Amino acid sequence: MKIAIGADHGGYEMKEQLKAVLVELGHEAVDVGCHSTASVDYPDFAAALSEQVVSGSCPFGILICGTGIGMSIAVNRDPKIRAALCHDEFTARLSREHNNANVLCLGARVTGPGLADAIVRTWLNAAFEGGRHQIRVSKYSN
Ligand SMILES: O=C(CO)[C@H](O)[C@H](O)[C@H](O)COP(=O)(O)O
Repeated sequence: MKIAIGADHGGYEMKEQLKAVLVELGHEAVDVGCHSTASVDYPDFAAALSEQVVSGSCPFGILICGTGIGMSIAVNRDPKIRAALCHDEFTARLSREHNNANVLCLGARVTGPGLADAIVRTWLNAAFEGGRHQIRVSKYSN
């Protein structure tokens, strides 16, 4: 599966780490930047990733900034995006099962590399349950 991944300078190193996880799991990582730890503006990368997901080119995306907050606020402006900022495996799983999240946001200055690895694996392994959750998700998402 093609999975878009993007970060600002605060998330660059974690993006590189997680790209390797995606490849290990058999996915294609579509890297929308940034490409170094030089200071950049996170909304630019949120927009680039949103384009990949909204166009259907990548069904899922992962965004990383310092806290994950800026990325999640920016990318959730599109009604086709359901981005979840997750700090643990439980919320990562539920963001798929109940919210049908199509973008996972992480804070590299909040979440350590081992936990981020586990969150990504859990998130990709979980499936939307539909049913009553579909009714609810349809009330705020296209
Ligand atoms: O956490 C963030 C916004 O929610 C962003 O990741 C930025 O990484 C953060 O604001 C960057 O701060 P910096 O002092 O410019 O490195």
